[in-house]
Amino acid sequence: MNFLRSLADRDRVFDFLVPAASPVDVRHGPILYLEDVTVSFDGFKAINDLNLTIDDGELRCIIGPNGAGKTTMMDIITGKTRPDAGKVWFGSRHDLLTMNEPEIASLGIGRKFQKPTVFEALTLFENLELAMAADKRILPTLTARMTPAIRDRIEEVLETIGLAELRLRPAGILSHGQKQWLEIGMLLMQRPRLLLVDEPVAGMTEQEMERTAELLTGLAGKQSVVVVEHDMGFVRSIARKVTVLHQGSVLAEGSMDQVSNDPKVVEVYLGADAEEEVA
Ligand SMILES: Nc1ncnc2c1ncn2[C@@H]1O[C@H](COP(=O)(O)OP(=O)(O)OP(=O)(O)O)[C@@H](O)[C@H]1O
Repeated sequence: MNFLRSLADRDRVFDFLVPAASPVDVRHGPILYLEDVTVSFDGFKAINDLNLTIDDGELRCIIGPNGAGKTTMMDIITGKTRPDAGKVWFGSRHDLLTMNEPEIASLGIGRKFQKPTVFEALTLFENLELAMAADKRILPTLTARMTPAIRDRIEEVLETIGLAELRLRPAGILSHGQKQWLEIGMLLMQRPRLLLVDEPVAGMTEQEMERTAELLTGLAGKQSVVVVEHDMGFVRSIARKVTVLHQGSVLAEGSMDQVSNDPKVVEVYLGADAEEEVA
């Protein structure tokens, strides 16, 4: 009886009605929504009334000086840090502040940290296979053996990250940039809806940076991508919309030209001598 009554309750979201692979609801709004988010560490507001909206399929660059709150913002989205106040929603269905880190990851939010963490002794193929096995949404429905669907997905991701020819080589032989791409590939195995990418081009050669720009811009549209990056040349090469964080809040938002010509941004972040760099 209770079950029937609860079925009639139209506000309730039933787990069995949520598609496992793509549960986020973006029909009426953004994929990520942060409202008035604040978090303090020992009285210091690392995030201060932060408002941020990311649309489905958008590629957003987040820039800001050291200590602006970029990493803390990512930590809040992924559930690593709990804010003191505010709202954080993934689509219109999931209140991320009620969920823990694994639950948030299983919704399709993938995070790429700055330092690559691939399994060096395993081949690229095996790395991607392991990443698939780590997907808690898929695991219960999988048998232990490799299925053609998994093999196809691995091949598809190898093509996307441009490393198909090295599929049977151990990841340890890859350059730094190639390891970063492999790790992005490992996230892609889980078909994320939102990718959070922290300083993807730190330590890369010019050529690797160009390839990374192609990779990230190619991923946008299929998934939403949020890139935190200090390298302004790289940001300019991929940017559509840029958000400038400063002291835990949004200082400016717009195209790269708009934000880099904003006097507030020039003053607090880019500095007089950096105008040339971003021009
Ligand atoms: N766990 C913590 N305890 C205390 N203070 C913290 C903690 N995490 C972050 N902070 C402080 O919060 C502020 C924001 O830090 P955060 O790492 O988010 O900035 P950021 O924009 O990512 O900087 P960077 O560009 O240097 O990585 C900094 O002043 C930092 O010292």
